[in-house]
Amino acid sequence: MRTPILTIGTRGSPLAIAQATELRDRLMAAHGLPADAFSIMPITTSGDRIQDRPLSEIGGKGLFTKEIEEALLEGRIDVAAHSSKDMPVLLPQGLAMPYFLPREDPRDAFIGRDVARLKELKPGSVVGSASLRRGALIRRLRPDLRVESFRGNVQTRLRKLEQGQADGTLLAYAGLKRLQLEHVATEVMDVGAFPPAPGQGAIGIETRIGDKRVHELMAAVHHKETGEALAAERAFLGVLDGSCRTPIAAHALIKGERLQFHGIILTPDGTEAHEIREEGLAADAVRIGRQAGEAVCAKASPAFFESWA
Ligand SMILES: NCc1[nH]cc(CCC(=O)O)c1CC(=O)O
Repeated sequence: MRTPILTIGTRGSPLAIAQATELRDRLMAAHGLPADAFSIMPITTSGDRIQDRPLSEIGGKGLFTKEIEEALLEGRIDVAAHSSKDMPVLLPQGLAMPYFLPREDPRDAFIGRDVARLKELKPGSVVGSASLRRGALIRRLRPDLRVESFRGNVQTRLRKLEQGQADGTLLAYAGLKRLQLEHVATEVMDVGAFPPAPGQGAIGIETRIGDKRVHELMAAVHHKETGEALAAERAFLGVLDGSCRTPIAAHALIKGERLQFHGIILTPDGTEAHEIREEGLAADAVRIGRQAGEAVCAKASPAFFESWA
């Protein structure tokens, strides 16, 4: 067994391992190297350990990355593979997320127990979701449904659904595909009516800034279009200071040289929503995302932002 040339850090969930494995497979293909040139190191994070309280109470998204980022800064791993949508915009000093693998389908999937589509659920039915964005979008479309918190990894949530703890749930279609579970989806939500979380479906690679050796390895697997879409979506999120308490949806679509952006901010109860569409050059992704964020803020009343606090 040779000494690996690169250690990939990741969370330990089946989805996280599938994502790290996809990175390894792409690196093997791009550089003509065998599997044992790379090692995958699963790291348990505080977010994984604390399962019984809502994320917004225990400190938010950063809890799923803290221990991984410490390992990266200390040199125990060389890169970290993440679900981009779980990553805050501001990263610890010395770290950046400059590389992205080709995006998987960014849409949400509905999984109904007795009916196939969200619109077919009977009034009063329960949709299980711990996501503020999904909760707000559901209430906006179907104020007659009940949204109940539903946490745990993909497999746990599917089990809860089977046990009858909800009549339906929503999960990222990308996650289901990566786990070869796409057959459980009974409806794939329209991106216009039900836009995804910024970054959904994209694997981001976090590195130490200035690590030249890693840069040379990663440049070969970086996907430019995904990077542009993500730059716009994360710039939008950055303006809105997205934390776990803010329902924000954003989707950037790259068509050749052009970028089409769609974003929505909502109150958690879905009664107030502000929507923005922008288009421009993909090369201006950051500016387009930022402008969209500012424009959508200008539409909302101060009372709107108070409902987030
Ligand atoms: N917050 C959990 C999480 N983070 C990334 C994904 C799915 C994969 C992706 O969006 O790339 C999921 C599960 C889900 O939302 O269904």
